[in-house]
Amino acid sequence: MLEVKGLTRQYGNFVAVDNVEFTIGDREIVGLLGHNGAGKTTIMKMLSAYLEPDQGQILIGGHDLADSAKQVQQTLGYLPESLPIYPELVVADYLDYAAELKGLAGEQKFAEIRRVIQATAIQDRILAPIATLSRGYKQRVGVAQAILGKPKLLILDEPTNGLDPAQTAQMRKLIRTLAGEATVILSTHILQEVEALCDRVLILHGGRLVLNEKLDKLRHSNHLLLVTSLTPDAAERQLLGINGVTHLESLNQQPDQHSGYRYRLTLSDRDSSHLVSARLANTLVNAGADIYQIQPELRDLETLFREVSAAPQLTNINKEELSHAA
Ligand SMILES: Nc1ncnc2c1ncn2[C@@H]1O[C@H](COP(=O)(O)OP(=O)(O)OP(=O)(O)O)[C@@H](O)[C@H]1O
Repeated sequence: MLEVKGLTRQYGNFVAVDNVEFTIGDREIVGLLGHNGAGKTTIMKMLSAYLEPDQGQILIGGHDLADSAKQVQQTLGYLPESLPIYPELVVADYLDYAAELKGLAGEQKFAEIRRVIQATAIQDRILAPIATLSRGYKQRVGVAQAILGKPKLLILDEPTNGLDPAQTAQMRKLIRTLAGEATVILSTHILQEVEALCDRVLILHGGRLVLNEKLDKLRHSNHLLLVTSLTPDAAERQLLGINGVTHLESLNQQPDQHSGYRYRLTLSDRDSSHLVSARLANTLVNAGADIYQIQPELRDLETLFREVSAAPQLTNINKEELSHAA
């Protein structure tokens, strides 16, 4: 659905987006995550053809955005970070105007306006001037204009920005519903937003893409945690020879009072953790050791975000993650 190659944008001498590349498949919900100033809005604006890249290419549904910006713009839905909403217009007139910009006319236009009003639950405020709406309602009006014409690609810049917890929950529910019909890319600096909504996360740091990974894969690292009665010396001898184990780290030199020695094993391939766990159990049983625990080490997005945000260059983790990216 969306392919981005070598995307770069400078403001004067300052590089805001630096050689960013990613691909998003049909009906994925992808979160673009980064600190303030990481380059999220600049990317969103380029994806929606409101800003031209200095370098790089954006393909939407196979069409190059540079060749047909106006047509492609009509086929996507964009919720900008700051809504270009006209305060004096009433909601219905604003949606009518937005529908015409999307090339809708006649009965089809009215049917679409009715549909988006219902989808975003703004029926009771359609005759209100936009200036009188609460932040949550304004955001919903912004989403309503974005989904006019049933776009196959929705670009949502900080969709829950400024919403209270109840409005945030409503907005997330709405995004989930929309994602059934469209590919969604949303930007945020809220980690929980990504965890609650997204299939995949792209993390930006200083304009560079430092991570591109599916969330379920992200949670599984390529490490196993082991607690056993096997002493560190014996563990070095016995466990490093197991097929698929590349590194062994001893987490305590003395056994804990109520358990044994704790180890962290690095695997050559994280997808083989079940297989390696079975080999590990077998080896330990044959060595006559007690096994107290074998489990994959799970990571959370917050830890990972801290790691990649602390290191401007791609770390080993990032390189590994990127190589696993679908
Ligand atoms: N028009 C502009 N002129 C100069 N610098 C700009 C302009 N727009 C953005 N920048 C700079 O480019 C960098 C990226 O900005 P951008 O708005 O894309 O970040 P962001 O990740 O969306 O941040 P936020 O979460 O605060 O919205 C920032 O350092 C910002 O100050």
